[in-house]
Amino acid sequence: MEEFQRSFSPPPCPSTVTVRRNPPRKARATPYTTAAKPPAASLASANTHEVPSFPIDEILSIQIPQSEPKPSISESLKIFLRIKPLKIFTKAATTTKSRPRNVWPQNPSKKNNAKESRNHENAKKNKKSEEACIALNDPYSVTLTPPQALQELKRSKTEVYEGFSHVFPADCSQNDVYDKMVQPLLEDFMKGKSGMLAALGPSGSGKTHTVFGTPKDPGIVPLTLRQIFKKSDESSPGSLRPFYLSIFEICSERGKGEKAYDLLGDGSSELSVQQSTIRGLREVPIQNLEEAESLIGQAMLKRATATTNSNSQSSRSQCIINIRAASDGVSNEPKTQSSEAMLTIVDLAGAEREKRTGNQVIIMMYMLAVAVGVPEEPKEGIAETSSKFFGSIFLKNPFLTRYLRDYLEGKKRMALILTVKAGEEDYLDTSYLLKQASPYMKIKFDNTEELCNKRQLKTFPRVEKNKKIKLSAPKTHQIEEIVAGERNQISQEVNLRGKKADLTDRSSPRLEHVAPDKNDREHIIMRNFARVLWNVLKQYNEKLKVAEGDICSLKENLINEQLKSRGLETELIKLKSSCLDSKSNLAEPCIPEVEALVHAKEQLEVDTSLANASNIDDDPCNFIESRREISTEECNESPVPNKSIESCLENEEISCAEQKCTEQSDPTLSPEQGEVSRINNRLSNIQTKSAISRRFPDSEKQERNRRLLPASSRSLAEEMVDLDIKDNQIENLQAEFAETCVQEKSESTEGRETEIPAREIEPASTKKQRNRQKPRRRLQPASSVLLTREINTLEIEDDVAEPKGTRGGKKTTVAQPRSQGSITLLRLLTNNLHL
Ligand SMILES: Nc1ncnc2c1ncn2[C@@H]1O[C@H](COP(=O)(O)OP(=O)(O)OP(=O)(O)O)[C@@H](O)[C@H]1O
Repeated sequence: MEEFQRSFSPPPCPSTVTVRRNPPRKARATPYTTAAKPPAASLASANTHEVPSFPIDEILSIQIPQSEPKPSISESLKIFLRIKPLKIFTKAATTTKSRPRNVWPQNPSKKNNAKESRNHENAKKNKKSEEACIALNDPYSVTLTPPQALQELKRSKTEVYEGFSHVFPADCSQNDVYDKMVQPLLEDFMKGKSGMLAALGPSGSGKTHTVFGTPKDPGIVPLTLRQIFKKSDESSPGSLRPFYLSIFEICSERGKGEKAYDLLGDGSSELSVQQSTIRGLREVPIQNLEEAESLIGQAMLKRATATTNSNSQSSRSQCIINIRAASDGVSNEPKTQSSEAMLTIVDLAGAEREKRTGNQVIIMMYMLAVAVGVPEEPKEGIAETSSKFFGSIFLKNPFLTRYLRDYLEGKKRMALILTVKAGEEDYLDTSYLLKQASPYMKIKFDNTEELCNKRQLKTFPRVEKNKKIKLSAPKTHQIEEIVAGERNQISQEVNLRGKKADLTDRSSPRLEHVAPDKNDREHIIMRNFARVLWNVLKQYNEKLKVAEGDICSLKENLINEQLKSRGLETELIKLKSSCLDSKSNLAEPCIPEVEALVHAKEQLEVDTSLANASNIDDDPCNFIESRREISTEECNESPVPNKSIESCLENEEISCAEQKCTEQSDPTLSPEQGEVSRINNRLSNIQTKSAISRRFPDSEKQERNRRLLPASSRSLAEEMVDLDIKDNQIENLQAEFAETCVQEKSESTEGRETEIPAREIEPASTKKQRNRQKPRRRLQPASSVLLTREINTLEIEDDVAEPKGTRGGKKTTVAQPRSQGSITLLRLLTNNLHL
């Protein structure tokens, strides 16, 4: 090894060296340098002893100055929450309450009433104050519940805030706060790392109590001082490491801007800030705890306070306490950054209203934004940097901002403690404070009022950006990780909210449910209306079916009637043809007779319908009576005088009608006899016809037939034509049976004649009554109806011609000879028809 070193040892330096001062050129190699650069192999072999050794030890021994490791965000910023207890019992309060002011004797009843009312009011107050708006979920989250009145007004809804470094409940002690919040900072401070503590919150929420406390319940500052001197004694007993204390306040005077005053100075000495250094600030060295506590006491006495609605001793300024740990000066260690450290504790001024509390929070947010949002080594000044974020906020608080520059830039550790009151009446202040701080916490809103978010976004335009940064996650160490994690969380939250929104959209018939009731009501109404409409339509449908059935039956009736009419028409045609072929003496009246038959057919239809309507009785006599009225009308309409009609009357006609009446009224009559009587009727008709033809000349006969013959008489002509067609055999039989019939009837004529007057005596009303009492009637055959009509016509003519006195008497003035039976029948029939 030694040989190796010797061989690589450098050659001895020459005695003289030429140095050129001109700009460098490409100089030729000097003989030395040329000679001094031997080939590696020869060099290694020849001059191994001249090569110097590699200075590895020197290299390893060199200490490279390393940059100070920068604290992670989770270490540099922590946010705590402390809830002030609802009830605070103080001796003073109890003594003042117990002491009566009025010593005058009082009316016992009034006294009792006053006592009751006082108790009632106290109970009310206690009840009101007992209701808390904020509740602890776990050491890292709280739930904020609005008062009932606001819930009813739907102004606010329950909110959950989580992501705090720690939440101190109302029953926590000052030591708890110190242990969790101050202790880590103090340890760093004792190691030479600076840090800051700040308390902020609405007026009377316990900022000053948390920071300073009371002699019996000391706060952060006294506890920190105790710990500092305790640790100093433990680590190096008897060592005199100097600590300095400086306290000053920044007052925001209206119209005058910020002014700083030294609270440990001799008087009202105003301070000025240059960068982060305050000129004129007195630093008082503290040797022990007592000195420090007395100085703090002095400063507190000088601090500007005022009585507010929330606090009788409300702090009206930002109070800043600096504890500086200087190097001891005894040790020979070089003065490094670790030896010099500053611990700053800030008690911000209380704000009476939420807006002013908001200003506090704005400052805090500014701090946080700068701490996490700006580059670690900002090239711009604090003013420019801060103006990017909050512009006017910096202008409003330039003193504080400049002083807290290092903390704001994230170079030093910082912890914030939010103090809130738990009462319902403090809900708005508490809600506002937490909302302002929410961008720096992982906050889940159960049901957040949209209005609040809008206001928040409007006030702080950078909130959205800062929201993406998770500051209090315990396991995150790098900003990138935090940002990435926050992005993920935000995306998840967005997804969840989207799902929630979908759900609410689906259930919106709740919206869909301001409506829901209205929609249901409308639906029910429409459904009932549809049911009613359906029932009405069904009823109409049934009625329509019934009407259709009626129409069908009517159509059938119509078809039947048409068939009948066609049959009658064919019969008429036959009659016409037969009339043309008949004898000449009978041919004359055929044409008018055919006309009469057509008319009779029409009349028959009318009669049929009338008979159906009035339910005519079976009794043919009654039928004749009923028909008589109609015939009377027809006769009255006739222009022919009654006398001429009377002359037309023939006993045979009437007797024929009477015979028919007798025939039908006699139930004992055999069918053969009935047939014979029908034939007789026809025969008598023929006789009547021939009598008429005899009575009038031919010229007149036609005229009369045209003018005077009623429809029924025309049908009689039809009957006559029928009879012409009959053969002789039937005529003989008819004659025989007619004779016997007439004989039999003539025997009973006497009795009938005696009965007729009795019937005539009856008054018309009685007759009508009797007629009405007759229950049933039956439609007569067409021939009988025609016959009856004819008889009626004739009879009426007879009535007009004859005097009334002879109505019941026998008709002796007969132009032609007729049989006895015919005469009797005619008389009977005439009498009956006159009823
Ligand atoms: N956690 C607590 N426990 C007991 N008492 C408390 C607590 N917090 C506050 N108090 C009491 O409430 C009163 C008001 O507290 P403090 O002065 O600290 O409020 P503040 O926030 O500083 O108000 P300001 O901003 O107006 O100065 C004091 O009497 C204090 O003793």
